[in-house]
Amino acid sequence: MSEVPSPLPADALTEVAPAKVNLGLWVLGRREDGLHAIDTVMASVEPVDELVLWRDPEAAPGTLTLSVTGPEAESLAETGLALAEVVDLRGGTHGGVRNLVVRAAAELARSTPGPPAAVRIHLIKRIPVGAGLGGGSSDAAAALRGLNRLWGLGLTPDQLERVAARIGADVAFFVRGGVRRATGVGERLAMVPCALAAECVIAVPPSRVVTAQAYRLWDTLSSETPMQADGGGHGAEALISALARGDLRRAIRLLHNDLATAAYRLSPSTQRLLRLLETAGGEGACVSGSGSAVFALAAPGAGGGLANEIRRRAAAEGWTVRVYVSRLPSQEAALPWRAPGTVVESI
Ligand SMILES: C[C@@](CO)(OP(=O)(O)O)[C@H](O)COP(=O)(O)OP(=O)(O)OC[C@H]1O[C@@H](n2ccc(N)nc2=O)[C@H](O)[C@@H]1O
Ligand SMILES: Nc1ncnc2c1ncn2[C@@H]1O[C@H](COP(=O)(O)OP(=O)(O)O)[C@@H](O)[C@H]1O
Repeated sequence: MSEVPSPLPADALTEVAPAKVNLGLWVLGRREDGLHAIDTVMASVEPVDELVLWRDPEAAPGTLTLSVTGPEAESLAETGLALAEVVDLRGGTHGGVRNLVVRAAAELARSTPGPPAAVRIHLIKRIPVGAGLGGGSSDAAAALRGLNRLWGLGLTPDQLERVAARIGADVAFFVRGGVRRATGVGERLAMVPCALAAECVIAVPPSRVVTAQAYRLWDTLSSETPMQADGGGHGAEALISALARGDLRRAIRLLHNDLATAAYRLSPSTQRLLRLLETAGGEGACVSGSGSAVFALAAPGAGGGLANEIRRRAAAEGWTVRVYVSRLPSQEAALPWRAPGTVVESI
């Protein structure tokens, strides 16, 4: 099975796939098709996965050979995914549990006139799986960007976003990343100007959350308690305005997640970690997406100290927690993601 060859073939290219946090997430209701209408503001952050892609002249056209390594590869395998597989993109990719990279390649191959050149993709998995950090969706978007280049398709980012929306609700966001508001089921995107100078500290417990279960539990919980009158719009607007003004104090107060209660029920360690983050000094600490990760925003330069405090307190409780510190993307930051040089560590 393919690992990254050394030296890399001349046509090999790399795509960086950052994680995301949901700075605000409002669930507006369940649609007829079972998916949920949402209003969310997402931001690209570290940690990042990496995809290395190159042509495979020895394999038949239409073949994809995928391999996965990295600190979170085992966690991916625990969800039932193969860490090495050979796939014919023109058939048979829909059965079984599939890596979203394969789903993305198959979806893009449908827009090529004949079978596309055989390709190898090596995924270095660093984003915790099932943490609400969007790693799988980001890998899918990175595969779309990389294959668009490798196969010379010349699709624009807008066109790639349309392909992305067929793969998963969050995938379109990751085509460009940055700071964006997503509505619909997550596929309708608008750029959010962000003048906030802030660091994002993410803490991830050992447990994972399955997104579909979190939405299902939200259905149950929201039928038991009356829905908030605002339904998102005002909260999202206020958050976006704080981001545009670079008002960190206000942005921290406006962090919000309607899936938090569901995440706590499905992953009690998420609630425990949120408390630990708060007592370590993380103001406005919030769950990302459907969990299990929690995060807080800190003033520039303060993230490292907060991360160390979380590590210290977690270690004192004999608890394994992964902690990441990242700068929030500024207005100009768009993909390709430039890692702003941060601490990426776990204990
Ligand atoms: C909750 C969020 C917040 O950003 O992120 P994660 O926690 O997954 O990272 C997203 O809405 C997740 O988007 P994504 O992870 O792409 O979801 P998908 O793979 O398309 O869908 C997985 C399942 O979640 C449910 N789902 C997803 C999106 C949505 N708007 N409504 C839903 O009800 C459906 O049951 C669907 O079958
Ligand atoms: N490349 C991938 N990386 C992570 N998860 C993937 C990938 N491909 C498919 N998946 C599946 O997606 C689910 C979790 O997705 P992930 O993006 O890590 O979490 P979340 O939806 O919480 O952000 C897992 O069930 C996993 O099997």
